[in-house]
Amino acid sequence: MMFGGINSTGAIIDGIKKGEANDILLPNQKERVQKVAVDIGGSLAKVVYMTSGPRHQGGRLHFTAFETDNVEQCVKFMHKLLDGDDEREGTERPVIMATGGGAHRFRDLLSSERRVEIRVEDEMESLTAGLNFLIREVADEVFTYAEDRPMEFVEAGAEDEFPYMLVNIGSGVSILRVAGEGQFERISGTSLGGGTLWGLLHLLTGERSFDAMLGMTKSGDNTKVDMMVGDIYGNDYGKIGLKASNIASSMGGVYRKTLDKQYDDADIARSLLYMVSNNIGQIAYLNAQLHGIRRIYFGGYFIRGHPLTMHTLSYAINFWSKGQMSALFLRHEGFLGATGAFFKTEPRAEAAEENGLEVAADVSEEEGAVADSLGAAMAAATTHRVEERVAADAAASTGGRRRGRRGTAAAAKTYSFTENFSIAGSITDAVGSLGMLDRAPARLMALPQLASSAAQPYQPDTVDLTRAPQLQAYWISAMERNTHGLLELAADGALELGGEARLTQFVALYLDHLRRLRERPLAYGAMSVRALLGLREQCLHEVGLDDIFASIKRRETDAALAALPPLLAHVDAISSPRDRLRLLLHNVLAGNMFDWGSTALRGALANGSLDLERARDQITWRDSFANADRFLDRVDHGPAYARALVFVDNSGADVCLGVLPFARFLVAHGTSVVLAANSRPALNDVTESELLAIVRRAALVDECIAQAVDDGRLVVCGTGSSEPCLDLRKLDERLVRLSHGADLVVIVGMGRAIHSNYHARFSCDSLKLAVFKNQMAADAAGAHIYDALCKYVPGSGT
Ligand SMILES: Nc1ncnc2c1ncn2[C@@H]1O[C@H](COP(=O)(O)OP(=O)(O)O)[C@@H](O)[C@H]1O
Ligand SMILES: CC(C)(COP(=O)(O)O)[C@@H](O)C(=O)NCCC(=O)O
Ligand SMILES: [Mn+2]
Repeated sequence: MMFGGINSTGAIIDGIKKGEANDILLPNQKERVQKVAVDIGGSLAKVVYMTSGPRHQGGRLHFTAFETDNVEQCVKFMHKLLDGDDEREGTERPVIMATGGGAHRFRDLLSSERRVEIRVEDEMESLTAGLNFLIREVADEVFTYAEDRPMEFVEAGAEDEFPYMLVNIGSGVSILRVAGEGQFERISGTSLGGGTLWGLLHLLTGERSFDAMLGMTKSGDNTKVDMMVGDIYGNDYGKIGLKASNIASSMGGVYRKTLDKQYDDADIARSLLYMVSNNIGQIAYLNAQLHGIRRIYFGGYFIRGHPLTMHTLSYAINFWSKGQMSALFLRHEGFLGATGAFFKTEPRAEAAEENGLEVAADVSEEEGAVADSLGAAMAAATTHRVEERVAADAAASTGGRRRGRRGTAAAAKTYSFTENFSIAGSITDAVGSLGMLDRAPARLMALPQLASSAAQPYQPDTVDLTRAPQLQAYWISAMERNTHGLLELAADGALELGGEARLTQFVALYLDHLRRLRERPLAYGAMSVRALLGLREQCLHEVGLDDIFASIKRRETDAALAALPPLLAHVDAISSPRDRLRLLLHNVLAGNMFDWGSTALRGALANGSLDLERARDQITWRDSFANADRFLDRVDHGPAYARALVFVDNSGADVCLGVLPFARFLVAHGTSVVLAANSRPALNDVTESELLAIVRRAALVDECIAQAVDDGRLVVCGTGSSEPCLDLRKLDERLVRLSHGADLVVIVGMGRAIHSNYHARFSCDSLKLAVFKNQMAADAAGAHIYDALCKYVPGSGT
């Protein structure tokens, strides 16, 4: 389908925006478009823009938001996006499609760049157009929420699509009845909306960040400030269907003298979230009743994929309709208006389409990269928070259902994201994104090369701590120690925290989990090193610490890339391919010593006393030597591998000086290589987006890498994971697609090849490369600390 000059056929949600997530891919959109859409509301300005893919292989829609208070920044950002193309001959003026109240209020500001044309679109029209577009064109956009099935996708049935109701929860709430394309009526609304929650919570708690408020709701107990039915009746009031646990009066419990006026911010936050959401849910239900409507969509930035909010709205609809209706949610719920404005069909574009003309130009991917470098003054900080577990459950509950309307090969991966743009690195005045279902792939799949049988099923974890009380105690203590090490790094100013409060919150949260696990080891299910490490990442994400190693990673990567050309020259000067490969393997292992997650090594890394050479000397080969030789024999004498799938580990020396030169060797010997990196940050592991940039930079200094990238023989893909370990049953489906035909699987790092996958077997050849950097992990494998793991196993063929 064409909308506003854009081909939306086959639109899918994708996790890779320059390696990052949650954009919508438009694979059939061949031309670039030079327009940006913005919906400036009372609280937030939401921006939608498109970049074109590499070699114009389709478009990519991006979604980002700014506080309306910072509208100047937002406008600057949009103008920058539209920079650069106006000099091209014959191109039209770039356009900002603007909607929302701010399109009028900030008209002069928007028009401050004369070369940019401003088109103001009606807000409600944009909202419904955006919703219609997302429902119809984007696969796996709409879902229902229940605690046990947090993301059940809903197929858009053509017949019963209309009429539906949209409850848009922004600063205030608008309720629209939508009868068809462009046919809608605002049937109701309420002034008790998102702005109410934001404002009241600010008054009551002093907090100003909405994300922090949502964060608080998680630990709060509303019964401390609400008056419950049980407080009044002492029990259920079953006769009229009220349970003791129902809220009788929001905030009504505050007056009780027993509380002694000791109120906790978190309790207040939770109570008010319930109050606002329940109220909206009830008004929504009543309107649906009144207008005989069964489909209720909830939109607006207020929702943010926040489980508690969705639970409350769902519960309210379910409760009042006695199970007859359910609330429908959207993965781009905050961007309905901006999306509608973006796809607004302009007469000019339509005419061009009809004439078979190309619609004029665009925002290129490079220009999209202004997001990373908005002049010298602007620093970009992307905050993504992930609730992996919710997403994993969501993936499990969707069970591979797929929407194939209009023949679209549909796949969904991520939830909405927001990028923070802030002056001089401060993030306090920018919008964060707490979307709890954030950026998690909806479809996670097993690696096809995993050899798993009923007798020997695949189990990612090497040691099941559940059955080993002593090991349990050791690893819990190790994690505590390790976390205190992080605090020392933080005290040295080495970590990216954006405020101390978050670090304190994180430490309290994680240590509290560890305490609970010490008391009740099975509280969260089976315990493993992988789970403990993963839990730490979740806690970091939960308080908004998305990438505390960002600056360390950048610094180490810059240093490593500077050392790459001489290293490659040195490798190339070795005449025997076998000796060359041996050195390359040794470098992969040495690179793996650059592990900021290791208590043993962190000190040396922090004081800069470790370099690749020294790391190489520190490693002991022992029986890995013989194993490496077997791999060298295979490469020497066997046919070239067709395709290698390499699970990479750390940024800096590990990936730049270890893995990349090794991958270069493989591609030079006729193997195509897929580098699989974490989709989102964990410790100092390189992420997909970082790795893409690294490969691009390496291609600038090395012809072999440049050629391989150009020919598609060296590609980067996200694993779907954001943990230091790896569960090979849960890989991003794009990676699984790319792994078809792989006859060599390489796994790098202690997290991925020792704590997990140490016993994993594959139908094709596999190579595990890591260093034992922890005494207990070494002991468990009968190894010594700093022993190399170089485990080559020919494929089992099963
Ligand atoms: N990071 C955030 N910053 C501010 N408000 C947020 C944030 N995330 C969610 N919200 C909620 O979203 C509301 C704004 O929703 P939105 O749909 O953008 O409305 P509007 O168009 O009126 O600005 C806020 O009032 C607040 O309740
Ligand atoms: C988190 C890690 C698995 C990362 O190692 P990598 O995968 O990068 O080789 C490792 O640093 C680790 O196990 N750390 C925890 C134990 C310790 O404190 O050393
Ligand atoms: Mn790592």
